[in-house]
Amino acid sequence: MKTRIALIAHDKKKDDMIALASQYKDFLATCELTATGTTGGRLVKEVGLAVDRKHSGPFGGDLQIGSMLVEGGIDCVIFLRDPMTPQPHEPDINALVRACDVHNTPCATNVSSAHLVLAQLQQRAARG
Ligand SMILES: O=C(CO)COP(=O)(O)O
Repeated sequence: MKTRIALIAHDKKKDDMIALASQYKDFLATCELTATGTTGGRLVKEVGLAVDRKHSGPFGGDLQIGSMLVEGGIDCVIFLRDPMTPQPHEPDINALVRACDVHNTPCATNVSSAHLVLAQLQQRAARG
């Protein structure tokens, strides 16, 4: 079964997400990817990945991904949050991260932890 990964980035972290996804592009292309609207749009356009795009974060995208996760449809979340900018949908963000904790789903919220998680998943996929 393909690894199901959610990719989400706040505006000031979107360039980091594009760089990260470009670095792991070959591996990510073998995965089933879901993203919030704007992040997904950039991943499609700038990295060339196939992504199932949900609503934009402030319009419920984090909640849609949280719901998928609760239903068992997401294996790992890469969520590059911006800790320096208040977000109008903070409760949705907290709900998604909480759902990851409740369901013991890996959730990388910064670039270094995203590297660790993606490198590990990539290695695991290579071993078969
Ligand atoms: O706000 C977000 C996550 O909380 C991200 O949403 P977008 O990818 O639509 O910008």
